[in-house]
Amino acid sequence: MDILEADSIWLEYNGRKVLQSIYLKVVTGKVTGLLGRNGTGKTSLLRMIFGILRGQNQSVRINGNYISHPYLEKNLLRYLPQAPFAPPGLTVEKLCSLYSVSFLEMISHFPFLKNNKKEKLWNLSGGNIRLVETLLILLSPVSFVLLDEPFTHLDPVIIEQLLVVIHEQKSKKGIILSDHFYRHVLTASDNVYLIVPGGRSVLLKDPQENLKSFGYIS
Ligand SMILES: Nc1ncnc2c1ncn2[C@@H]1O[C@H](COP(=O)(O)OP(=O)(O)OP(=O)(O)O)[C@@H](O)[C@H]1O
Repeated sequence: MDILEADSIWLEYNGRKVLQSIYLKVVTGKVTGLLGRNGTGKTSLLRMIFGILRGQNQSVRINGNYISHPYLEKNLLRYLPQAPFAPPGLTVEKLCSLYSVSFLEMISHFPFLKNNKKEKLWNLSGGNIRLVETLLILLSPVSFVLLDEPFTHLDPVIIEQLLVVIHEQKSKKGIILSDHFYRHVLTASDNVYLIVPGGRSVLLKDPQENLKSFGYIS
């Protein structure tokens, strides 16, 4: 089992405090949910864990060892950002090879993508582009994946199937899952953190009840 911890995270933008007193832990074999209202700093936190955003302070550790730039470590972690990231002029087949993902595995979960093997990414529908990008990250041969809003743009049936893939993939990796479809996050997650105003992280003991008391849901 591998453990990823994000600790002592402190982030200010132009002197405005966004994150402070954050602790988050994810272990291989589990899904860790990350919730918070708009603008509480979830994306910033994921980017700091990945290592592409530096705050005033941060400690990201793997099995207790500090890692300064996690994204540079081979086979350690990958990050699904909110915005499109894959070169759209490449075919789905080529992208799979670039990310060391098996196209056959991809279509075993989503058979309708079979016809898109030789298609350039920009020829797919917006939802299917998002799905392929999500699968490139989720099926990657790494220990941890960070998913920022994987359910946005996807129709309900695809989301249901994606939840199955997330469940299957957690046997091989640790997954941080952040999305505003909070019910799906609760369903998929073994534990859930909420970022509350003031930039603190709270590990939820009774998610439904805690989400209400912190004003995340009414
Ligand atoms: N580069 C930046 N410069 C200044 N402020 C920023 C920058 N990036 C983000 N922010 C601000 O930091 C806060 C946290 O943003 P972030 O995108 O991390 O939140 P979030 O929880 O992911 O939001 P959402 O749920 O709306 O996607 C917001 O108030 C945002 O406006």
